Amino acid sequence: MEPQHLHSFQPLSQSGIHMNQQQSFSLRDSNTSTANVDEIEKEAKHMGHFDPTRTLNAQASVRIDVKNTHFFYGSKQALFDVSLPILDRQVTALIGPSGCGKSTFLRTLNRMNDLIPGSRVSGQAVFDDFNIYDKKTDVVLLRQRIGMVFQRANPFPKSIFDNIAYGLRVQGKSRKLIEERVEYSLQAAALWDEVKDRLHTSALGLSGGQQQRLCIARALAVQPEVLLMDEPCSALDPIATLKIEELITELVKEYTIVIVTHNMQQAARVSHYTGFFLSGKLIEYSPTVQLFERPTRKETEDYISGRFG
Ligand SMILES: Nc1ncnc2c1ncn2[C@@H]1O[C@H](COP(=O)(O)OP(=O)(O)OP(=O)(O)O)[C@@H](O)[C@H]1O
Repeated sequence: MEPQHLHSFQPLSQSGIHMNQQQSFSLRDSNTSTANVDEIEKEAKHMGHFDPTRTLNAQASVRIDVKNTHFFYGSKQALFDVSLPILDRQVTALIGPSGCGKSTFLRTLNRMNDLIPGSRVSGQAVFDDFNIYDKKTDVVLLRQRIGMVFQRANPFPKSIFDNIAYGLRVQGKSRKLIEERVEYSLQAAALWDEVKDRLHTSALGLSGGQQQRLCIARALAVQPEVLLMDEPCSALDPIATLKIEELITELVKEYTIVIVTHNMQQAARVSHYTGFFLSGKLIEYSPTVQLFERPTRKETEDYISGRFG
């Protein structure tokens, strides 16, 4: 299906689905105690409710133009003719039921699937003037420019400082630049104030949410242009999740973000554009608010209304 680039849509606040209701619903619907829910809602209020419709840019340029991507794990085809634009300094969410190919698609964008023996991709993902899938693409450089944050925080068993400095040392950067970049990255990942007095202690002593922000800082340290996030909040509690979501809304001012999420409320809270995948196919792609309020495909409607998945 040709992705639809839809430029006119109703503001979320004038629509049937209300972000704030969704946020409360998702929290109260979780296994969280009432006391915790109150605390979380206080925190959410303090942060302000996210509203990506305010920062949606209908004229954003295409940062990665994905065209006709097919992907195979050996003889098993996992992606079928996927085409969609990843827009510059916007958050693109990828949603869909388990096994529909979201993570596979995300990993094609920085060639993480190369590590899987027997995997094969065809099509194009045009980034600047080259095709990401091209055998000639320098994947080390590509992964610096298109960084990745995984489902579970995976800090190295090293100090907080060394975690961030790692990639920079590999690049042979000077000590002074490394120190500056460590502080910048931790600031950008909203972690600096919490760790500045213990930079040389083990990263493994941080909480789960802090570890995930550390991994985001580590990805930012090598100055990527695009950040891929594969269910970055799935192992986090609701407060840590809100912090990451708030961070995403800040980071997107400077970075292009693609996030895989199981959580439709999260997609609605943080993303500007959403792609809905089913059985390896991109069924629908449009501004998030439109996809949730006025899906054009029955499969999308069935999924977002909870009829399957
Ligand atoms: N390394 C692999 N080898 C073979 N098949 C795989 C591999 N990784 C994923 N698959 C298969 O590819 C399909 C897409 O998987 P993928 O992980 O991309 O889906 P997903 O939508 O991200 O799922 P989930 O939400 O459960 O993480 C599934 O059928 C899955 O079993």
